[in-house]
Amino acid sequence: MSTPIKVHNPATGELLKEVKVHSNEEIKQALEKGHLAFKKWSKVNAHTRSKLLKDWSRIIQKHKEEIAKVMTLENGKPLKESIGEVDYATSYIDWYAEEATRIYGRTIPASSESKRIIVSRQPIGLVAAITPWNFPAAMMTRKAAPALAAGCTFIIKPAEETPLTTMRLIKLAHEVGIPQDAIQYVNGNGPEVGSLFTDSEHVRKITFTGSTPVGKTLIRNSADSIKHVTMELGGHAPLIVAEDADLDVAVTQTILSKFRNAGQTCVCANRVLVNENIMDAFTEKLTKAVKALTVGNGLDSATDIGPIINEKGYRKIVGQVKDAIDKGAEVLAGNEYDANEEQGYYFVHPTILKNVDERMTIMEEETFGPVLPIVSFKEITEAVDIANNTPYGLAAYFFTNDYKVGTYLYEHLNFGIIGWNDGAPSGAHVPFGGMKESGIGREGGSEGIDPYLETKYLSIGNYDQ
Ligand SMILES: NC(=O)c1ccc[n+]([C@@H]2O[C@H](COP(=O)([O-])OP(=O)(O)OC[C@H]3O[C@@H](n4cnc5c(N)ncnc54)[C@H](O)[C@@H]3O)[C@@H](O)[C@H]2O)c1
Ligand SMILES: O=C[C@H](O)CS(=O)(=O)O
Repeated sequence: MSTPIKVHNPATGELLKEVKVHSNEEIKQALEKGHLAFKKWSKVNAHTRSKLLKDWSRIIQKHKEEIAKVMTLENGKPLKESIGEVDYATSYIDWYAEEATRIYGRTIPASSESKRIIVSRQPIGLVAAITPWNFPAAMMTRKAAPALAAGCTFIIKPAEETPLTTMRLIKLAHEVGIPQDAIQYVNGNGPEVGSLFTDSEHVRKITFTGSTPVGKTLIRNSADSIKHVTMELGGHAPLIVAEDADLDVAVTQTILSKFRNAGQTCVCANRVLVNENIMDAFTEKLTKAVKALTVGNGLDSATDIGPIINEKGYRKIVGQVKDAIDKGAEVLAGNEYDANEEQGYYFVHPTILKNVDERMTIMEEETFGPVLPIVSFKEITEAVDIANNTPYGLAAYFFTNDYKVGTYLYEHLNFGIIGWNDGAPSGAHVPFGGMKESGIGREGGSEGIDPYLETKYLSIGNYDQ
């Protein structure tokens, strides 16, 4: 009997629940069940799948407060953010409930009178998902909804830190009539379950959201059986403040981008690049606003910044800040910590570092915490070079009211998601995803169902015989 997963409250360190770990045999059985269920689920008509997804969204909304509280307890994010995430999660279900009935094919004019050509799309099969702890509801529905809408069956391993939210959502899916074998969860150790997923002959697609190194492992291990892969990986978002920027907008949106989920999101601004002529005005406004943020337990309605998910994440953040200061960075706010290793909670106060340069680790390693390094630049072309100087390509932001500057930046920044005077560009209606080592594929929007479909065509010969 494997050791249960101990789910803790990152704000207090208290043990919330012990969760059963599935054995390898149980996981293999679940994979076979999902594979066998595909034959039936894929033949359920699209309008019925659509209705079931709408019912799933409605029952999640009915239990929104309960789910949000569970999310805050196991993830630590402020309750107001958890409530927002439940809405975000159901928006993906709502979107793909509609897309289920819009999986169109087409006909193609044949090369001769005696032929007819028909193109159609069909679900690829059993989809295996692995998700991170930072958005335990939305990262799951962003995969499950298009998969089910397309007619695929679905199995997921949530993060060991936050399994409770995902488990609850799947139980609600079963409550509305989505078959038990059409959507399943298993709990266990990432590498072990990952190998079972990639080694399984029943799995036709791996969809992963998490760190780039793990994504590379999954891609590599999927090669032997040529599994489809969607990878939503790490990021290191630049945020550029041009000389003509509206500084109030830039400050508000920088805070929105940086400090959501205590800076533990893949699209958080990780580097702020500011034109040297407005550096003082911008940093003065930003510092004042950041110092007004409240750090605390996510269940407290006053809290803006919750805890860091675990000691590993905390040590990484503290190390980056120390490295930057040792190499000459100036602290404008923060560099304060409330941590208790014995109790098991780790808070980092929102931190702003000025005079940062490319020698510092924070300029190349994803921070995943509430720390904002500020770099100055002279010309916008220099800002683009600094921004693009990363193996990542997920999100980037810029603030300008000059359409020539904005157009130049949009066209020259190599990132999949770009916010122009917008620090929160995500949504179910847009194709979310990254370039380079930030991933493969897109989730959300009309593009987001394509990774769950195979295209085939029929050529009818001798039609006029
Ligand atoms: N692009 C996106 O949409 C997105 C969203 C959220 C998080 N992320 C990225 O995820 C990272 C932080 O999340 P994290 O710490 O949970 O990431 P992580 O990669 O450590 O873990 C993510 C998931 O992968 C599992 N896992 C760990 N090692 C594995 C392995 N060898 N094989 C298979 N599965 C394995 C974990 O159990 C967890 O469920 C950051 O890099 C962040 O940028 C990206
Ligand atoms: O952390 C990753 C999430 O995908 C960020 S967002 O909530 O989708 O913007």
